Amino acid sequence: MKVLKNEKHQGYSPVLSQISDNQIHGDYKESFFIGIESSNDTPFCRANIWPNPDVLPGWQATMEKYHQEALRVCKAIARVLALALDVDGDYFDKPEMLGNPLAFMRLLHYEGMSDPSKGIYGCGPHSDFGMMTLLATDSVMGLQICKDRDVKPRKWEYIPSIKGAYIVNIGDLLERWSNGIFKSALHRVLGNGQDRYSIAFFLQPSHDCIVECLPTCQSENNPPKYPAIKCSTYLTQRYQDSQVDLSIDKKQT
Ligand SMILES: O=C(O)CCC(=O)C(=O)O
Ligand SMILES: [Fe+2]
Repeated sequence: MKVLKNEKHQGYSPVLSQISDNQIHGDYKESFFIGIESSNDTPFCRANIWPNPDVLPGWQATMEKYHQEALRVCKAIARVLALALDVDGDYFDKPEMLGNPLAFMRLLHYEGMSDPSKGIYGCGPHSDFGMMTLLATDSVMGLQICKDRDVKPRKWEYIPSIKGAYIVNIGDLLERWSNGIFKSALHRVLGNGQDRYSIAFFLQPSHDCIVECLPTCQSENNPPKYPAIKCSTYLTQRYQDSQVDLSIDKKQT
């Protein structure tokens, strides 16, 4: 499986290779990451790594179709969010916003038993970095959210999966855009010993998009809470913080 991973974390990532905010151990999950297909090696874009079609015939085409359809769903949701924030429905539809979105998907498999008191998680507490995440899960319970991260001790609630429905997470960049009107939910995954599978589709704006408080979300009494930031600058930092140093693993490959 090691051949299926590159330096940009595309392809396969083994158990314990990713770490969430303020966590000591890596996550008890393995994943397969599919990014934006690109022949030039630009930040966040690179040729994807695909399993040999002789081993998994048709898999690449199925994943590419899923990526395309999930992006379509996210863009439709972005229209609803724009209207809710009192800007034009196509506000986020501009080339500099979602024209060339950094849309990534991660196929996830969790295993083992979590123990939050020891910092052992399927996926440690975190918020998603981007604009929104479409989450498809199987029926094995595991995902929890914390509605108010500032209340201690934190209260965690399970989110049941609904057959045929997506879970939509608000991400940190949308919280910044909306000046905190939409809150990016802190969430985590607990393993209960059963195998659990999910697909996360992360929608981030275009590489050079400047994410700054929308005009309708600020006033004299409610100034912007976050400074404007370029999408790529923000994501670079967040991705670096979330990868365990795999230098030992790298030396072996
Ligand atoms: O698998 C899940 O239910 C959640 C996954 C998740 O939060 C993530 O990958 O960011
Ligand atoms: Fe997440």
